[in-house]
Amino acid sequence: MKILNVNQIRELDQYTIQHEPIAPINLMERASEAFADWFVAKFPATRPVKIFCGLGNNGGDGMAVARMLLQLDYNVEVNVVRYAPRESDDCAHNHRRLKLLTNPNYIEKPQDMPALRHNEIVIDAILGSGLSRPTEGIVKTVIEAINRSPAMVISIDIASGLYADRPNQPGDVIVEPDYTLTFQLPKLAFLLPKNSRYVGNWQVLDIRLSRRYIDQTRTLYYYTNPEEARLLLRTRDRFSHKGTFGHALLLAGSYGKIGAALLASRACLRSGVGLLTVQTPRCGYDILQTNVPEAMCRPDQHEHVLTGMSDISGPDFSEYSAVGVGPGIGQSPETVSMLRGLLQSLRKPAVFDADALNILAKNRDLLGLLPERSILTPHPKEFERLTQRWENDYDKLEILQDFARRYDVVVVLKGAHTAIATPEGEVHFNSTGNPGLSTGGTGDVLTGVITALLAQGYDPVEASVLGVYSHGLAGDIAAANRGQIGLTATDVIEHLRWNM
Ligand SMILES: NC(=O)C1=CN([C@@H]2O[C@H](COP(=O)(O)OP(=O)(O)OC[C@H]3O[C@@H](n4cnc5c(N)ncnc54)[C@H](OP(=O)(O)O)[C@@H]3O)[C@@H](O)[C@H]2O)[C@H](O)CC1
Ligand SMILES: [K+]
Repeated sequence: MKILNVNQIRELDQYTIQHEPIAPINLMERASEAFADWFVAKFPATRPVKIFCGLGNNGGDGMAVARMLLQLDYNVEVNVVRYAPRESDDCAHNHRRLKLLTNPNYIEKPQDMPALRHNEIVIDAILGSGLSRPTEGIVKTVIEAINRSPAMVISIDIASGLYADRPNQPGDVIVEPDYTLTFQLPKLAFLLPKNSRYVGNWQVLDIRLSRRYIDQTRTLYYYTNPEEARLLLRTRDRFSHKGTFGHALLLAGSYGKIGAALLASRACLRSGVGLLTVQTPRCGYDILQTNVPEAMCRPDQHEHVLTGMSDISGPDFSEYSAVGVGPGIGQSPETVSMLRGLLQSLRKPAVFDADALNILAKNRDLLGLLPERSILTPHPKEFERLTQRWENDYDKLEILQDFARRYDVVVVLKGAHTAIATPEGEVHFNSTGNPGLSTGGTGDVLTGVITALLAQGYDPVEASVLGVYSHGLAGDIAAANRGQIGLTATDVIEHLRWNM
């Protein structure tokens, strides 16, 4: 799903109005109906509703929603925040229609603000995507009162005061909703970690804006929805054999961290790889052979850390269909040399995770040796070590895109909406996963999953997008079974599903 910026959303609106064609007021009616339908399906008419409307089209949506709910016998009180002398035309139109049904309360000074109680539902339609400056004066006072209140808050399109595609400043006053119901496409702001309290649970409402405009419009930002993930997944030919699905090599583990090698190996095998070889330090050999019988194991010559050398001869690093390196490997000098040797001999994209990334951060000359279109899977701290500190999430995004372009790699920046940056500078945000995944070992699992997909011949961007999606989905299914709190990395492996 594409993510468009505010200017593009405005153009999309206009394009739809001209080409469908539809009158602007009817488009507002359609958007408001979509919101009201969602609302009515979720909340009974017994819950009192207080709607706060501004004077732009977001306010117009709020007034139309108020009319629709009143006609369904909801107990609705409308509050119009009069922060300016004029309303937009469509807002004024809905304002007139509303006044035939009810007398709104007008808020011009702080004393006009009604009390809010905990069983009430606040609908925030003060400001939408037209926000052009920080909230102040009466708008700010109303937002502060809403945020202090115990009522449930639902924002129409976007929380009032939140910019859709650029950073807010630290002191900005912004609605903190429980839900955001947005129109047609997600907004970039929803996907950035620091905004989570200004977004709440968010959902997209389809209001049938022009498909043609969306298809034609260029963007660097995407949100992976279930249909798109499903389309990436390849079906298997009846005549395929294990050779068809590649032979992966995982370089993982060190003394005390053999578990990381086990998790990555099991995840790799559960993600469709044809054959798997794992190289671990000698101390991991028995553990791996006993616990993951499906994998072949190459014991490293070293007892405790990886050196890359083994008494068991096998294919060269470069002969595997994909290599994944990093889970639990530590940063001993021998392992640093191994990584250098690996980078000098690799000719295909590989997956780099965990301490492999920390080694790259400390030995920056190695970054230039990364095979093109390799995949790096840092969490934010690892990414910061590879790059620099950032001022805000937008700054971080730019650093991410620059890094992926500069080194010609795919970067999987892990987090609530994991962001996958491509060498072309595109960013794909993931839609699956939950806080239960913030537990030791889930990163090792992700490395196993992506390495398996790469070994099967998926292109690195596809392997990353599909791998991250499936990993998050497994976390969601596991959390549905046993709750987020008890989730372990092993649960994630056990719940990987490839019949999406
Ligand atoms: N395609 C869609 O998604 C549809 C969206 N709809 C709804 O329309 C809004 C966007 O409407 P718009 O009128 O462009 O914007 P706002 O409602 O946010 O209001 C803009 C006015 O508010 C002024 N403004 C901006 N910032 C502030 C501020 N901090 N304090 C006070 N006033 C502010 C702004 O003034 P300018 O000086 O910048 O011009 C405008 O006067 C969208 O969010 C949806 O809810 C349609 O209903 C259907 C299609
Ligand atoms: K709003």
